[in-house]
Amino acid sequence: MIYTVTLNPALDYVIQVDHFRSGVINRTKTEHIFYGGKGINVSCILNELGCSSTALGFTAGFTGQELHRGLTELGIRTDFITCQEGMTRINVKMKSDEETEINGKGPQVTETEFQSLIEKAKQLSEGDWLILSGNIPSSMRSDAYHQILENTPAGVHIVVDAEKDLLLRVLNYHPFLIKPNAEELGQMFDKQLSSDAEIVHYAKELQHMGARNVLVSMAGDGSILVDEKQNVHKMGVGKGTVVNSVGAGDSMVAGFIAGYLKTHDYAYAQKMGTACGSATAFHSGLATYDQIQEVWRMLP
Ligand SMILES: Nc1ncnc2c1ncn2[C@@H]1O[C@H](COP(=O)(O)OP(=O)(O)O)[C@@H](O)[C@H]1O
Ligand SMILES: O=P(O)(O)OC[C@H]1O[C@](O)(COP(=O)(O)O)[C@@H](O)[C@@H]1O
Repeated sequence: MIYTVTLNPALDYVIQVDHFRSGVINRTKTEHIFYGGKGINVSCILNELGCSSTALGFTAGFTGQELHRGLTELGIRTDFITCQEGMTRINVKMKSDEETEINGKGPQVTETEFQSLIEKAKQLSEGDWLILSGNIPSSMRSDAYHQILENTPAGVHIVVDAEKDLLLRVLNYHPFLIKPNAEELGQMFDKQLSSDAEIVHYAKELQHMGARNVLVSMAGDGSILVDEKQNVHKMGVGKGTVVNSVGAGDSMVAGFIAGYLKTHDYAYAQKMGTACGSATAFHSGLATYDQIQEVWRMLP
């Protein structure tokens, strides 16, 4: 069974405004609501690819109820912990002459509520997959991922898609996959990475620190995978017009896992990750199965 963890899920309110100006009333040209938060995005793409998963995390208030309702309607199993204080956030993503995002704070998670999540982690079994994605909200203890993994039984495949210290702190749990983007990889070593050779070098550093497979995404430039046998795979992207790249990284993680589960082949997994990442970038919202297939067919 695959479990995704989203500590701070969201409703993503994606709007288009012609020539946004601050300090005056602006009107939207289009508006859509998507179910968001990185682990939720992973669950949604896995669902498109026919892999079932359970979305774990914290929700609250009427927005939390809507998230649960919408995901259930999509056929995604959820096992959220409902917080008593606050509400699931609404993240505003505004497309205008520039793209602007305002991400909410999210509910207050108490220690008791956090312990309920730990209890769920303890129930996982050998062979399960646990995907930890995204940042830890400021209202929560900064070692939340560490705590979850400390309580996860041995033999669970761990995937972590998080920034800097959050990721570095959990490498000793030997995650099966980590997926920093090139900028995040550079930040971990206080370097600006400008060549493939540098990316491979620092990806291998992360392997020395405990990671098994390191997939470094580079937006429109594709990705570099250093697999656990230290083979390096470089892959470009599908051709298309970028509409909205929110969730491209999460889509790539989902595609990689689905591809790996199907074939146990790393190059195939990277290609499936690429198809999902690019397909999401080429459409508004996350990609559908058909959109992923379309990109898949054009990849080498
Ligand atoms: N502009 C783009 N054109 C085509 N594919 C893209 C584009 N942006 C992202 N992708 C695909 O999605 C993957 C993940 O995107 P990236 O932006 O690097 O992730 P993140 O959202 O984690 O920063 C890329 O490796 C690529 O395969
Ligand atoms: O937890 P954060 O850092 O506030 O980010 C949450 C946002 O990230 C997303 O999961 C998208 O992430 P990516 O564009 O990095 O794939 C949105 O759905 C959500 O609004």
